[in-house]
Amino acid sequence: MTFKMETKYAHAPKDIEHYSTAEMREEFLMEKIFNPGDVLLTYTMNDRLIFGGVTPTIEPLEIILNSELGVNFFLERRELGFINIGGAGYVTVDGKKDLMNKQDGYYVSMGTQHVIFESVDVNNPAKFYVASAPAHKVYPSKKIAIEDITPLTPGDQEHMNKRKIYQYIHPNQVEANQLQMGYTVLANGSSWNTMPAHTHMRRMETYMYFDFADKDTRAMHIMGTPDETKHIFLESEQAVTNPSWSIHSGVATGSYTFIWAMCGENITYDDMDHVDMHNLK
Ligand SMILES: O=C(O)C(=O)C[C@H](O)C(=O)CO
Ligand SMILES: [Zn+2]
Repeated sequence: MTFKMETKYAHAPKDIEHYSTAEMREEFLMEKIFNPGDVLLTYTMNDRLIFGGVTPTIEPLEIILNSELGVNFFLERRELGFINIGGAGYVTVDGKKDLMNKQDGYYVSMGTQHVIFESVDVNNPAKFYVASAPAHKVYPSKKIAIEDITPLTPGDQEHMNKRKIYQYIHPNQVEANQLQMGYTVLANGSSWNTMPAHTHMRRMETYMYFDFADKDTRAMHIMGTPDETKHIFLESEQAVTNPSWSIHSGVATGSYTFIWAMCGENITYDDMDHVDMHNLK
């Protein structure tokens, strides 16, 4: 079992103006999220979000970050969200065990002492994509199944951006301090997400792309300020961090799904500054 947490630093828009492709990837891309038996996390200095993958096989897995966070237990001063994108699994939250099928999500309150992740079948392990933000108030833990969510349905086929946005950790489902998390599924034949693009200076955001149409599908994630954009090509099950000043939009060579997680100043999903298409450079 490997337990790894990588630190990524925060940047100003000027910093990335002359970054090479390799530097963009080094600074913003999380290349490996799910590896059987491992916990692979990133701690970004952007709003101190911790995100990554927990892939249990024979052994149950738990996130233990006491010394790294200077606390007695991981969620002493944090809240946690996760969504399973793999085979069926179980999660036990301070003794309460729930079955977690693919697309089942969970909000775990600050103060929870133990969150244990397991797979039902070690040959088809659960893949828990996790995101955790600093918190100050206890809100009740809750399992959130995709069937319980009425998705937003933006886009249309003409603009190749028809998709369903499932808001899991959102005031419609659960109260949280600053974490928001959801699952966006592109319709077959649609390839664009989040265009017109937006920023939200009040929140950072990560995108983790997965469930690509086939093994050759690649997603191109676009970030940067609207007038100074950069791109990163991603394989399935890779994630990219977007500072609050950065747009976050993407297109792929086939259909795909992505999980977005964000935290910062507020939990108002619609609090976005949309970019005039004429100002994109
Ligand atoms: O498909 C989309 O568009 C999204 O899912 C957008 C994200 O949810 C987002 O950027 C929220 O701020
Ligand atoms: Zn956004």
